Amino acid sequence: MLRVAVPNKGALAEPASEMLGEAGYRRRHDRDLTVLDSANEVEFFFLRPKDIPIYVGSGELDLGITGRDLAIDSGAQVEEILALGFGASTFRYAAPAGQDWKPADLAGKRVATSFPNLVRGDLAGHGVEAEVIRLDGAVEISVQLGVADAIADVVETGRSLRQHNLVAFGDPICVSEAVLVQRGGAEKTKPKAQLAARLQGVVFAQQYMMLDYDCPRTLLERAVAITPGLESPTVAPLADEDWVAVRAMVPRKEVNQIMDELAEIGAKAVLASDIRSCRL
Ligand SMILES: Nc1ncnc2c1ncn2[C@@H]1O[C@H](COP(=O)(O)OP(=O)(O)OP(=O)(O)O)[C@@H](O)[C@H]1O
Ligand SMILES: O=P(O)(O)OC[C@H]1O[C@H](OP(=O)(O)OP(=O)(O)O)[C@H](O)[C@@H]1O
Ligand SMILES: [Mg+2]
Repeated sequence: MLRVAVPNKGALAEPASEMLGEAGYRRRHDRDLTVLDSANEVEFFFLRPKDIPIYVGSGELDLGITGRDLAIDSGAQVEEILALGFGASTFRYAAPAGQDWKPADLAGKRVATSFPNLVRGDLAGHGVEAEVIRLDGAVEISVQLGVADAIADVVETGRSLRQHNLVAFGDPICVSEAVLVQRGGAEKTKPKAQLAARLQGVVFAQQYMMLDYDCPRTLLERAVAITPGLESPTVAPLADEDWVAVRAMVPRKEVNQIMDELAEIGAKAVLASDIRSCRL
């Protein structure tokens, strides 16, 4: 039985459970701490994302979903086997607006954060000695309350920084997203590889859309250049011999631009649809 840790709270909990459900695993009932999926021979443990690298790094659990930033900060012996494409954030220094801050300016200052190890490591990399103040959350308020001179925190939209008149500075300390981890150096057994492949299928599916459209035969070459698909698009005859139906996967981020280009060259009935899962 494969033992897998899943976030039970916070920004990663819902998308992680949703992705496992899409990948065909049994969904969590209410706030249960464990779910036994005997059909797939997997037991899920719903834990704090911060604790997950510790369980996986110690070998108690085989796999875990957590944030890359949390995995690094934990110092646990884990390695990423798959990036999951949700929970994206950057981890950045920030300080009161009105001054042009650089990481070197943090020397001798107090830096508040919930990720002390990540910050200590980065400060050391910059050769900067600063006092790291460990807080559990709401770190952005610490400067106005006088316990810190600067912070290092998760930035998603940047709204929390703006609300507290803080500006980010320096390169991101970490560019994070949700990741699937295993114990560092552990063997990637068949059950682990299978769960990773199923999740990979959902990650791909979320990054692509399926486009279907009708195209005059004379324009097929131009249309195929716009939607080359993965291998090559499916082209099927239509009842009207002058036309063909084309089907190709396209990157979700580019779908509207691609639809514009197809319409421009004379494609008709351009339909975009979601893909739930796939194996490429
Ligand atoms: N807007 C966000 N706020 C916080 N964490 C985020 C956000 N977007 C992505 N994340 C990622 O989620 C993980 C943090 O989750 P965690 O559950 O520890 O904190 P949280 O979502 O702030 O919940 P809590 O309310 O317990 O503080 C990190 O990997 C972080 O990079
Ligand atoms: O860039 P933004 O979109 O504003 O998102 C980032 C903020 O959101 C999170 O806070 P959360 O609401 O989880 O509260 P917390 O600080 O108590 O964890 C995170 O810790 C930042 O404060
Ligand atoms: Mg938080």
